[in-house]
Amino acid sequence: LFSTSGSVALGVKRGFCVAAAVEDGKVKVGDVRKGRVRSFQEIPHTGRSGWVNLLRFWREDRFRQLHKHMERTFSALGPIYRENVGTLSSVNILLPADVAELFQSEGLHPRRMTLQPWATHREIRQHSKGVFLKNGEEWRSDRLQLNKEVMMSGAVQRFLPLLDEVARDFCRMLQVRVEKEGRSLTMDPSPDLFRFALEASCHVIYGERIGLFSSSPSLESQKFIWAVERMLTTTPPLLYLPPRLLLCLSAPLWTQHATAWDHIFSHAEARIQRGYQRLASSQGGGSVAGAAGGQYPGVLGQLMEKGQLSLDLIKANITELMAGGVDTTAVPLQFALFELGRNPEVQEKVRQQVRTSWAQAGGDPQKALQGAPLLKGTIKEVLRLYPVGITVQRYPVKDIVLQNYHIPAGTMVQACLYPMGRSSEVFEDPLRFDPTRWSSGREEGRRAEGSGFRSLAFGFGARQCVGRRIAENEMQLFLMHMLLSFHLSVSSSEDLKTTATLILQPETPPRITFSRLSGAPI
Ligand code: HEM
Repeated sequence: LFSTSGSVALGVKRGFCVAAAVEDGKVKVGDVRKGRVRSFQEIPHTGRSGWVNLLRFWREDRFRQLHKHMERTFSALGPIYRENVGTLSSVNILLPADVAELFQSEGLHPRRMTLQPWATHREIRQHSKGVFLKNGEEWRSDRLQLNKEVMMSGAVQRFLPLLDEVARDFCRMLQVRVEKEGRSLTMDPSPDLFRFALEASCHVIYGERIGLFSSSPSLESQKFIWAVERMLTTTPPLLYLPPRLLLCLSAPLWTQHATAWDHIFSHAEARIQRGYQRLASSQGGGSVAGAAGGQYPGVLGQLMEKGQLSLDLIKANITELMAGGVDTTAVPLQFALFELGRNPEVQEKVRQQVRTSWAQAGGDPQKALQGAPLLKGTIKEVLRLYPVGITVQRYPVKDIVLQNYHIPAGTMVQACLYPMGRSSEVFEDPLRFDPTRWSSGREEGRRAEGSGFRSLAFGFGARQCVGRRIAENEMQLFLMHMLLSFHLSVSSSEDLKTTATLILQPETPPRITFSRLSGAPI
C-alpha cells in the first residue's frame, strides 16, 4: 500500500517489510512497525572519496573495464551499491524489479548524464541544443516532433525500404568479393560494417546514397567515421573531471574531442545547406518530396518541409541522429555475426525461419521481418550480452525507495545493463546465446517481479532511444539478407574480450568467414 497524501507507506519487497513516512512527496526514513527504510548512507559503497576512486580507476584502467568492474562489485556488495568517481556519484542497480520501480515512479525527471559544463566550445554548445542533452518541457516538445519522423509506424513504413536497399547492396558487394576469392572469404568485417551503418544513416536521414560500397569510398566519409569514434572515446574522461582540472591535465584530449565535434557538425552542415537549397527551389512547386520526384526525402527533408523546428534545432538534432546512428549499429552487428558464427545451430534455425518468411513476403521487407521474429530475438540477445551503453541513467525528481534504501530526489541512479544481462538471477543459463528465449510464450522469468524490464538496451519510456526503430530495422534487415546469402563461421569460439568507451566494443574485432550459399536470392 502506498499513499502519497497520507503519512505512512508500507510495502513488502523480497521478504522485507518496507515502511516509510511520506510527507509532501518526500520519503521520511524511520522505524515504522516491523521495517525501517534504511538511509542513503547505508547503501553499500565502493569507497567514500571520489578522488581516491578516480585514482584507482586510472591506475587499474577501470574506465575501459567498467562493465566488468560493475559485475564484480554487484557480486561482492549485492544488488545495489553507491559509487563516487571524481565529480560523478551514482547509485547502481541490477534487478529488473528495481529498474521497474525507478522507471515507473511518478514524475521522474527524464534527465541523464550531461555534458553541459563542457559547453564552452562553439560546436558542443550547438550540439547541446539537440534532444540528447536537453531536459524538461523544451526537450519534450522537440522530441515529439522527432518521434513523428523516426519512431511512429508511418515513419517506419517510409524509411524501411531505404534501409532494405542499403542492406541488399551491401550483400551484393560482399558476394562479389567472396566470389573473387572462390566460395568463401575470411576477414575482419568491422570497417565494412561502419560503412554500412553510415550509408544506411545517410540514406534515411538525408535521403541520399553516398556510395560507400564502391571500391574507393570518399575520404570525407572515412573522416566522419573517424570523428565519431574520436568523439566517443574522448567523452568518458569529460564526465568525471571538472573542466579546469581536465584542461590542466589533458588539453590534447579536450582538443581532440572538440575537433571531432567540429568535423561531425561540418559533415551535417554541408548536407543541411543542400537540403535548404532543394527546399528553396521547390517552393512554389510544392514540397521537398515533390522536388525529389515524389520520393521520400529523408528525415531532414521531412523536418524542413514541416517547418515546426527552427533551423538551429533541426541542425542540432540531425547532427545527433548522425553522431548516434553509426557505431551504435555497426558494433552490435559485429557481435551478432560473431555469435551466429560460433553457434551454427542457432544460425541455421534463424535462417530457416528467414527463408520461409522471405518466400512468403513476396519481396516486401516489412512483411519478411514480421514473419521472422527470431531476427528480433537475435538482436535482443546480442544487446543483452553486449549492450551498446552499459547503463541507462535517471535522476528521480521525487524520493524513492530501492532495495529498502532511501534514494533522495536528484540522485543519479543507473540501471546496469551489462551485469543484468549476464546475471543468473535474471536469466536462465545467461551466457547461452539463445534468440528463442524472447519468443512469445517462452518469456522465461515471467515469474520474476518486473520481468518486463529485462530488455532495456534502448532505454525506456518517453526518453527511450529516438533512433530505436531505425536501428532495429537496419540491423534486422542486414542480418536477414546476410543469412539468405552466406553461411557464417568463426575460427575460434572463445569469448570476445570487450572494452567500454562510451559504447561497449570488442577489444579486437572478430574475424568472420563468409561462405556463399547456393541459390542466394539477391
Ligand atoms: C543498437 C543501437 C542503439 C542502441 C542500443 C541505443 C541506445 C540508446 C539509449 C540506451 C539511449 C538512452 C535512452 C534512455 O535514457 O531511456 C539512447 C538515446 C538516444 N539515441 Fe540511441 N541507440 C541505438 C541507436 C541509435 C541510432 C541508430 C540513433 C540515430 C539514428 C540513435 C540516437 C539516439 C538519440 C538522439 C538519443 C537521445 C534521445 C533523447 O534523449 O531524447 N540511437 N540510445
